[in-house]
Amino acid sequence: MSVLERISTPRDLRALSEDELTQLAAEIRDLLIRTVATNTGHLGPNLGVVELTLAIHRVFDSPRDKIVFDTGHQSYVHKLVTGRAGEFGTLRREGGLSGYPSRAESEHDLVENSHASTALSYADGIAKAFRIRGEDRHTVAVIGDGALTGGMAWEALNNIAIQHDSKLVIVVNDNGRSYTPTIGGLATALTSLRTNPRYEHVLDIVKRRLNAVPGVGAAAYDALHAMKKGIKDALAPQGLFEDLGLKYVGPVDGHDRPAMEQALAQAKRFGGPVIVHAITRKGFGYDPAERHEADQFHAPGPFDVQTGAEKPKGPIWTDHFADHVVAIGERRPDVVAITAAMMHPVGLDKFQARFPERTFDVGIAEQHAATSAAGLAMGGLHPVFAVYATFLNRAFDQVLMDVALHRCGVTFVLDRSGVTGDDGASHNGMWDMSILQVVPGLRLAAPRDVTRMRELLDEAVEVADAPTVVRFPKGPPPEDVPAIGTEGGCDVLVRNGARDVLIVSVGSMAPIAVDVAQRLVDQGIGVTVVDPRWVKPVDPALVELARTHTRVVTLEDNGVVGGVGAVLLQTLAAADVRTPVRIHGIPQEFLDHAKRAAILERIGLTPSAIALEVLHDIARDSAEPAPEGRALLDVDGSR
Ligand SMILES: Cc1ncc(C[n+]2csc(CCOP(=O)(O)OP(=O)(O)O)c2C)c(N)n1
Ligand SMILES: CC(=O)[C@@H](O)[C@H](O)COP(=O)(O)O
Ligand SMILES: [Mg+2]
Repeated sequence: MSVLERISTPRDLRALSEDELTQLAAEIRDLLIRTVATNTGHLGPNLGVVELTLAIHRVFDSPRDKIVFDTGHQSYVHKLVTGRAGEFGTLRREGGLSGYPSRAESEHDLVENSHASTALSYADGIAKAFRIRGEDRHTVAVIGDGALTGGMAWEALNNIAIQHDSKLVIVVNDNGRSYTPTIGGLATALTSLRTNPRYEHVLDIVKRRLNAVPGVGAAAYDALHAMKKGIKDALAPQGLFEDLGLKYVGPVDGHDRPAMEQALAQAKRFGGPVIVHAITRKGFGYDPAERHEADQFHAPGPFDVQTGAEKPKGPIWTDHFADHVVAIGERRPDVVAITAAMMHPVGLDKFQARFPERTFDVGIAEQHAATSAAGLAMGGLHPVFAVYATFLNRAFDQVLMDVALHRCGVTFVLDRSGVTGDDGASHNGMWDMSILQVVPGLRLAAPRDVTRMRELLDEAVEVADAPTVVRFPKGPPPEDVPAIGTEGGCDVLVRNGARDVLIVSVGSMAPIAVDVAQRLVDQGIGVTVVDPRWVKPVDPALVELARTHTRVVTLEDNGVVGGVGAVLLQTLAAADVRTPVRIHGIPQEFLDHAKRAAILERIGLTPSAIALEVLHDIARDSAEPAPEGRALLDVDGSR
């Protein structure tokens, strides 16, 4: 039996010998590598926190003590030692373990949100609650150096610093990277704490002198080395954390589990808020990850365990954006690019290579990115802020009051819009076409294919007096979906028969819309399919086009509440157009992790489900007996 198989709760860790703990760490690394190689997931971050997580669970008493993981992508080790090792093979599989903490999975899990920089705020609140309730319980927050570049983390630290009796231990997991090396003054400050030359110099002097003392010298040096933090405190510049009034312990070698346990135990005894600064390496213990230049296997696709070679994959939407934004940059010297710590994932790496002085990585700081973009526009440039759709949520006020209010020409490129799937509820880009609807002057485009993406990006960067948004989904784009004409201010994709049904297809829904149209035409129903391209504002010509049809069906890879369909319905009503509208989109709920295709199937965003719905509506309105689903269309779409 492996050591890991003997661990069903964290308390089992306390009975292990040093050798067993070393063996356990090796077993965990092996399991992480083999599982992520097939299931995908965050290998680099989790390899970096094996010893750190074991130390936390040996010093603290989860679930009585609460452990919060910032972003949550580095919680696999936590899952393995909290009773889920046996089902770890289901990682990121539908119905299996989530790639992030999950309250449904375990009482040891608390925060499911994968948006970074939130852990310290949760922890501040939990620690205050324990104090007010008179409960002698600790709260531990694990936050990466990248997540520390998010403004919310500093809002929390500002408050935590004055909560002198909050039993709160903040473990800064400092591996020097987000995907790429962490940027900014904070990274510099952390590095100075990590590598203070005065501290190293003094330690060398002490080591030489002590080792010169026969017998006792070496032992004394070892004792001193184990207390190296003390020297550090004495010599290190007043660290930024201590300047805030926070107790600081470290830096500690995050892969030296005994040293981590000693530092955590010291922090626990303190009884107030304290920072434990752990120095780790992303991908530690797996050479292909440690050597992986781009992001140290932050979130690799499937890969070969022996070589680390990732299975080749075809181009995704992002790759096409990456090429086209460079072309825009070539012809538009005023265009600059911004990323929030995701240069490669959002496709700005080529732009950065070509125009390094016009590319800005602001850290995990989407709010700053948006308002800084407004500043760049005020300064006469045209910024393109490329960001995952879900992460723009946190910069809504900045888009509204800093960009749109001042009519700044900023282009937001929202990658991973719509259902993303694998990364769970907080990663789906399902809110942008709802929340951005309320931003006065903002123009929103949803390209249906790569050709339209290029065209719409070109149009977007021409707009100098309002924010523009171009959004596209995760994964490979469809083949181009050509237009057969224009009508209602839209591209016409299908025009067949009478004007029974107008399908308004938004962005990536085009292939589905065309398939739905064919199924309806097969049933003798006349269909027009249009793609508005710019979905905000609604073109008045589209309103008139709707007026000439018997019914309207809208399809969008966005929440149905407040989305494109809802706004079209509202616009038709305001124009006294009484054509009934059926809105198809993502139900306004948090979607459990699964593959995108499986989720689209489950929520009915498939050609057969949509076609059936239309047939039902037609039958209902014509008072004919509702068609039996399978009689007309089998669920799989066969007739
Ligand atoms: C608000 C937000 N923006 C971007 C991301 C994407 N993201 C996921 S992990 C990560 C890097 C996190 O770096 P760090 O906190 O240092 O953790 P590490 O991966 O190094 O362990 C980023 C940018 C996110 N999860 N949340
Ligand atoms: C944790 C996080 O926010 C990202 O690393 C996320 O995993 C994005 O995944 P994709 O880049 O595969 O969409
Ligand atoms: Mg990091």
